[in-house]
Amino acid sequence: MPFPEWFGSGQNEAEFLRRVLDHVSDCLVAVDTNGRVVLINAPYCRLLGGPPEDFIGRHITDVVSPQTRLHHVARGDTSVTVMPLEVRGHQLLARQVPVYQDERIIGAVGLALFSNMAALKKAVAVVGDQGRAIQSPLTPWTARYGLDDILGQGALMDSVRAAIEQAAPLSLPVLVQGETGSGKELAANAIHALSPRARRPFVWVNCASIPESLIDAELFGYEGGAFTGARTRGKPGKFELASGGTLFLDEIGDMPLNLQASLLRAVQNQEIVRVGGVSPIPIDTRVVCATHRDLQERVDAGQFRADLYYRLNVLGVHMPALRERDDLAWLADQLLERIAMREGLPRRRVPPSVRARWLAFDWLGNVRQLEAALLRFLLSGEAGLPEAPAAKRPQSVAGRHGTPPMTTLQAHIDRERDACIRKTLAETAGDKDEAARRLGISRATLYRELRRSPAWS
Ligand SMILES: Nc1ncnc2c1ncn2[C@@H]1O[C@H](COP(=O)(O)OP(=O)(O)OP(=O)(O)O)[C@@H](O)[C@H]1O
Repeated sequence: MPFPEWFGSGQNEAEFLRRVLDHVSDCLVAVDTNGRVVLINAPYCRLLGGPPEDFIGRHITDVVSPQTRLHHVARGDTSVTVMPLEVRGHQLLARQVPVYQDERIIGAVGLALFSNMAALKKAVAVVGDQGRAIQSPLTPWTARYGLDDILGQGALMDSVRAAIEQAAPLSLPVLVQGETGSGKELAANAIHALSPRARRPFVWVNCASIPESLIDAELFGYEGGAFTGARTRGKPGKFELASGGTLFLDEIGDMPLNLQASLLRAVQNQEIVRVGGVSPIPIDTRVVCATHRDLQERVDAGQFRADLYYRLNVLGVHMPALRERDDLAWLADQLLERIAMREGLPRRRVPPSVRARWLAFDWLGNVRQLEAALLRFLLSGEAGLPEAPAAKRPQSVAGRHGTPPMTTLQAHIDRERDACIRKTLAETAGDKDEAARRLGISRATLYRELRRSPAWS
């Protein structure tokens, strides 16, 4: 198979072919007429748990399974073309094809069509019944949410959806930012679900929840015996598992500084080296990251590499905090319906007093906190907000000095101010702009007051 002349002069054709075979997601192995392995691709090596050097030159029955007929096919002894094969506990459907040169068989190639028989049965059912191409994902790592799961009304949420739709078809990294509970994970899922990679794996990893010493192995995998306690066959990392699909790196702002360099290399070069491994493995992994931290601030503080930040922040999606949104009442109704259905609870009419409290609340935990309050409301009929802790008993300085204590006066002023804000917010049905106007203070001051007072937390 000659390469076309226009194909980059100076390209190493053998290297190009090796990379092509490594990028084929199916397992592929080729033997000579003696049944000795002459070529094996990266996915098969991963399945077998070793580098190619461990398998090249060995007899195929030692490497794959004694059941294989590939060496017979390579001698022209059998016409078996497709057979089930168990390899290292995986049920494969193997296709075995002789390789001819000048009408003489010079070897054979084995191709694992499916590394999961359940996936095959599902695929056959779809193709057989409906006579169409397979649409269902052939991976256990799938996105759980789509764009429709992101509820929101108005211009702000429309712009969030537009940003997601714009980013989805590309293969560039995306950085999703927003406060905790604002829907960053939903956005990451939706980006994958809308992308051409939708039927390939969507693999997620929470960078903040893995001990620092294990992050490398988790992301890049490890070779057998790479460290004490490592599996003897090694393990692919999340970058490899997500190849062809999307890797969602949640809490990327918590990634330790010393690991950021290898992350940058993986994203930039699209290849990884397993811990304890010697050769790079090509990947085709799109990265979507999320963080509730201000990454620019972390860059300025020297806690996050600027080069990684610029690499990841090519496309950005900002999930607004609930207090920035103006669709809270609508959102609460939608979520109430969903939660009632999911939990099998009876619907409840929302009394105006409860709705006013919801509208006035500061929702530091955003939609997650709102969902929790709505669930409590469905169960009890109460607003489901945390009770204001009892005002701290002022220290009895008066008792000692016989003068009116300042703390008591301050506590009194605070209580009066809270009552006034509460009343005004109730009157304006939670409209903070209007409340700030009536109180004669700026919106920012109102928010500061709401944050300061335990009555609103
Ligand atoms: N716009 C939305 N519509 C419907 N549900 C939402 C929306 N935003 C968030 N939620 C719900 O709120 C909860 C928290 O969302 P999610 O996990 O995506 O937030 P997050 O920003 O990733 O939070 P964290 O930073 O804490 O990981 C989930 O139950 C999610 O379904």
